[in-house]
Amino acid sequence: MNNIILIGFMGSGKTSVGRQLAKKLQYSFCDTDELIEKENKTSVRNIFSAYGEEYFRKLETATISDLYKNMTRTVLSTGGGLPITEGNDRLLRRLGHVIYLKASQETLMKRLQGDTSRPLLAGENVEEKVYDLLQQRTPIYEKAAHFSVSTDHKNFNEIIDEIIGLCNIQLDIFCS
Ligand SMILES: Nc1ncnc2c1ncn2[C@@H]1O[C@H](COP(=O)(O)OP(=O)(O)OP(=O)(O)O)[C@@H](O)[C@H]1O
Ligand SMILES: O=C(O)C1=C[C@@H](O)[C@@H](O)[C@H](O)C1
Ligand SMILES: [Mg+2]
Repeated sequence: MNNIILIGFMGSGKTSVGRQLAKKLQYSFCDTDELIEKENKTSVRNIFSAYGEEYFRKLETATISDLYKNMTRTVLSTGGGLPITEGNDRLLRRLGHVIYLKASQETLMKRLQGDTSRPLLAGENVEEKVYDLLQQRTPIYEKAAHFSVSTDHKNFNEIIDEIIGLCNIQLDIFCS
């Protein structure tokens, strides 16, 4: 269980917190969206528009199934919708400590302002879309996670230290 898995809504900070957390722990870092983009040589947005959401969800499940073989000392950031697919919560929990990065609607709206890379938030009524998805997904994130960390009004270092504390990881001061 020496891996850390970050789950949560789009804009909760999984990718940015995950990258910095891995650096601090001297762990490897992976992000499921980035792995899928690399493997398919195109963006998540293009995969959604060319093949649809269902196809993308299959790629997500295949990606985390593959990681089980040899993932160690790794921070894995996930796509915001990955825990929604049935069975993925179990796959994530067998990989390591699953941390739910929580954020309020207000915080998410600020962080996602002007974003064009997230297909589920494209077009009009972004606030309504975020509200509806957040209602649907919050109980799923809560059930999938071992621990939750609120990210509202916290900087990256505060969030990272909280995660390290929850996972009970001893930092080797000689390595940092
Ligand atoms: N605690 C924070 N304080 C300030 N800005 C933040 C914080 N967390 C994330 N952000 C900013 O919010 C934006 C979205 O963050 P990020 O891409 O890491 O989200 P994500 O959870 O990976 O989203 P997705 O599910 O779409 O991959 C980025 O611009 C990031 O810098
Ligand atoms: O919340 C979601 O469903 C998504 C989040 C992103 O990380 C990407 O995986 C994609 O834009 C879908
Ligand atoms: Mg991300």
